[in-house]
Amino acid sequence: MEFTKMNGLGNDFIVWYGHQELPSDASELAVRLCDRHFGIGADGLVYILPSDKADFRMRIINSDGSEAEQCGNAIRCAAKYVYDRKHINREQITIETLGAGVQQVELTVENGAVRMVKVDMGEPILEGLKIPTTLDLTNVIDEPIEAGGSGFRFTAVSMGNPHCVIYVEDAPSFDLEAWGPKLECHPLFPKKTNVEFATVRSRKHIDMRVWERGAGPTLACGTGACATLVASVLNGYSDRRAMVSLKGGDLDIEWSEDDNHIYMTGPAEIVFEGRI
Ligand SMILES: N[C@H](CCC[C@H](N)C(=O)O)C(=O)O
Repeated sequence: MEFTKMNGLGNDFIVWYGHQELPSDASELAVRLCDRHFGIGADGLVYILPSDKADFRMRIINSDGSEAEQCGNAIRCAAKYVYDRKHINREQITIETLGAGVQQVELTVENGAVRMVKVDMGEPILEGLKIPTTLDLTNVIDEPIEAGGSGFRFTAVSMGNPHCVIYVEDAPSFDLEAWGPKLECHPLFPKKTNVEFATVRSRKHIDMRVWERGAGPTLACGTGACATLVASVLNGYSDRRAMVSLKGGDLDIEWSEDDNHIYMTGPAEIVFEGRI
């Protein structure tokens, strides 16, 4: 099988093109191939498939074998892949996702290769994050949560996939490994959750580190950056457009007042082609 190794700000993927459908062994394959010692090494597998609703369809499998509804860094990689490999020659394309509908993607091309990708990530989902406890996650803003004997306050935002945003003193030095797993699997989140630890530097700049559902600590999370911007606006900490700085680099995130959509702009990179 031939694959392409790509990343979005260091959130890295093994990208497959040519399948008609998601293979039945995708989950097992993800666990084996994402292993950074016994496999290729990646945060997940990305399958670019045909679609009857959009130009392409994308499915994303985390390194633990679980499938996610959406992935911001992966959709930028998929868009770059299909343009650079000449499967499409337009700079405006559409990609169907499992849990966030069909997304509009705008490519910035230089010398025949995609340099930047702007994705309409759709509307944030703030309602109906129902959970089987007393706390209805509808419009969950600045709510208390207990984990491992410590208390945090969090804001829940869905981008198709679940996010729990927590504000801390200094995100880059926060002990992600200590708290990420406890919150990822907290009983409050029936489908588990991605966990973002954020520090607001100004109304136009937020530092964020992420513990991803099904993948652990990654260098960047596109949907997480979108969720962090939304939470920061809801809590009155930031403007509706800000730079979200992750360990792997920066994303430009805007929550449009005109259409309530979230726009994410960032790079995507092809590292190598491989065969396994
Ligand atoms: N681990 C995530 C999927 C990947 C999201 C992230 N890599 C992004 O760029 O949005 C989840 O299970 O919801």
